[in-house]
Amino acid sequence: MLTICDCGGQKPTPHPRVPLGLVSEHQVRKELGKINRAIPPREGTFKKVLVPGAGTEAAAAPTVRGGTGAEVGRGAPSRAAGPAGQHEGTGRGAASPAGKVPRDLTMSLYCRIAFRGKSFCCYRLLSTYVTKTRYLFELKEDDDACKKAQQTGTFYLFHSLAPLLQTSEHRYLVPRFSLSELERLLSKFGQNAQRIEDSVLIGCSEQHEAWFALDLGLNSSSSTHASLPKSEMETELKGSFIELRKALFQLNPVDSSLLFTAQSLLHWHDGHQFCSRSGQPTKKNMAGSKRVCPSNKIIYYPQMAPVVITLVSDGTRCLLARQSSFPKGLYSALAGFCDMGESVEEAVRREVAEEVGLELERLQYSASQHWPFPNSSLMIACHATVKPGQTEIQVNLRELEAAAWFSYAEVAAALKRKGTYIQQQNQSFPFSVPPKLAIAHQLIKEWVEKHACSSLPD
Ligand SMILES: NC(=O)C1=CN([C@@H]2O[C@H](COP(=O)(O)OP(=O)(O)OC[C@H]3O[C@@H](n4cnc5c(N)ncnc54)[C@H](O)[C@@H]3O)[C@@H](O)[C@H]2O)C=CC1
Repeated sequence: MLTICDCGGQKPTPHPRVPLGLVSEHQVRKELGKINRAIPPREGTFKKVLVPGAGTEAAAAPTVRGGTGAEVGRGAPSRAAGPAGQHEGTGRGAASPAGKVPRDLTMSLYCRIAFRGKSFCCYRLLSTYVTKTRYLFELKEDDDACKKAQQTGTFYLFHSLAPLLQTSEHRYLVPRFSLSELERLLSKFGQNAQRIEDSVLIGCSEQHEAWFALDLGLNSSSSTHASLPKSEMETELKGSFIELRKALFQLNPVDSSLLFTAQSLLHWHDGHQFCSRSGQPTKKNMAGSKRVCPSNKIIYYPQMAPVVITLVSDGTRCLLARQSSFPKGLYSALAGFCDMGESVEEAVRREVAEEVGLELERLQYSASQHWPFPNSSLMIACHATVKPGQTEIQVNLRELEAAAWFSYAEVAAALKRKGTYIQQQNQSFPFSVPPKLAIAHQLIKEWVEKHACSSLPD
C-alpha cells in the first residue's frame, strides 16, 4: 500500500478536511500509465510518499523514491538538464530521461488519485503554497537549514549584477547550476567553495528545490574573493553576462521576475557591506535576508523604495507624460517616489499636482510590481480621474519633458504598436507606450479595456 499524506514532514495525522489517502501501488501505476506510458517497470516497493511542499522532512528527503532509489523529485531538473538546467516555469527544464517520471506530473497525479474532489484541489493549491512559503521562511531564519538546502539547490550566476544568459532562437534562457557544478567551476578558476556563501536565496520550487543567486564579479567585504574574469567565464559557461535591462524583452515573465529579485538582492548586499554606525564590515546571513554588524548587532534588512504610478483620466482621454531620458516617442503614466510620512493616496495626489498641475477627484488602486531599476522600487499603480472641467495641463519642466491628453483611439493603436505618430522637437516619432513587463503598460491596457467596454452600445 502507498500512503499519501499531507503531514508537513511530521507524523501523519488526519486533517479535518482532507483525510489521509490510502491507494494501492497498482492504482498509482495504472493512473501513471494512462498519462505517461514511459513509466519504468516496477523494481521495488514504494515507500511512504510525501505530497510536495511539506515542512522540513519533505524538504530534506526526495519527494518520491522507487525501490531502486531512483530519484524523481527535487533537484532532478538541474541534473536532468545537465549544466544548464532551466527554470521549471519555462517548460524547458521538463526533461524526462528514460525511466523517470516528470516531477510535476508525478505530483499532480498523486493528488488526483488520492483526492478527486474539487474542494481538495483548492485545498492542495493553498497547502502547497503555504508549505513552500514556510520552507522559505525557515531557510531565511536558519543558517544551517539554508546551507543544507544549497546541497540540493540550484544557482543562478551573475557577473557585476548582469545575469548569465544563453541564447536560443531570439529568446534568452537562464541556466542554473547545481552545487557540485559550481564547486567545479570555482576550483577551475582557482577559488574555493567558500565563495558560495556569498549567494542569496531567491525562491524555491514547489518540491522545495531552493534557488540561489551568486555574483562572481563583485567583491564581498566578508570574503577575500576577487572578481572572476568575465570573458573566460562566459566561454566556460557557454553564455553571456547581459545587463538585465537589455535582456528584458527576450525573457519570459517567470525568469524575469526571479532575475529581478536576484539582481535587487545582490545589488543591495553589494551596497551594504559596512555598518553606517560603526563603519565595520557587516555579515550577511546564509540566505541573504539580512546583514548584521558584529560589533553593535545592528541588523540591516534589504529595502525597496515605494513609488506611486498613476494613470490619470478625464473620462474620455488619459494623461501620459515623458522624460527627456525616455526613447523618442515613448509616453508613460506619471510616477514618483513616496515622501517620508505619506500615504499612497497623498503621494498620488502630490505627484499629479507637482508634475502636471492637476487636482484629482477619484483614485482607485490597481496593482503593484517590484521594479529593480535603477534601485529596488515597489511600484504601486492606481487609476485616477481629475475634477470635472479641470483638465488644463501645466507641465513641471524640472520633472518632465512633455505631458498630453491622449484619446482612446491613439492609445489603443499604440498598444498594438501601429498607426499613431507624435511630434517632438520638430520631428515625428511613432507614439509608443512602455513594454508589457512594466506596470505602466498594465495600467494603460486596463484603461483601454475599460473604455472599450463602457463605449459599447447598451
Ligand atoms: N515599471 C514601470 O512601469 C515604471 C517604473 N518607473 C520607475 O519608478 C521610479 C520613479 O519614477 P520617476 O519619478 O519617473 O523616476 P526618476 O528616476 O526620474 O526619479 C525622480 C527623482 O526622484 C528622486 N529619487 C531618486 N531615488 C529616490 C528614492 N529612492 N527616494 C526618493 N526620491 C528619489 C531623484 O531626485 C530623482 O531625480 C523609477 O525608479 C522608475 O524606473 C517609472 C515609470 C514606469
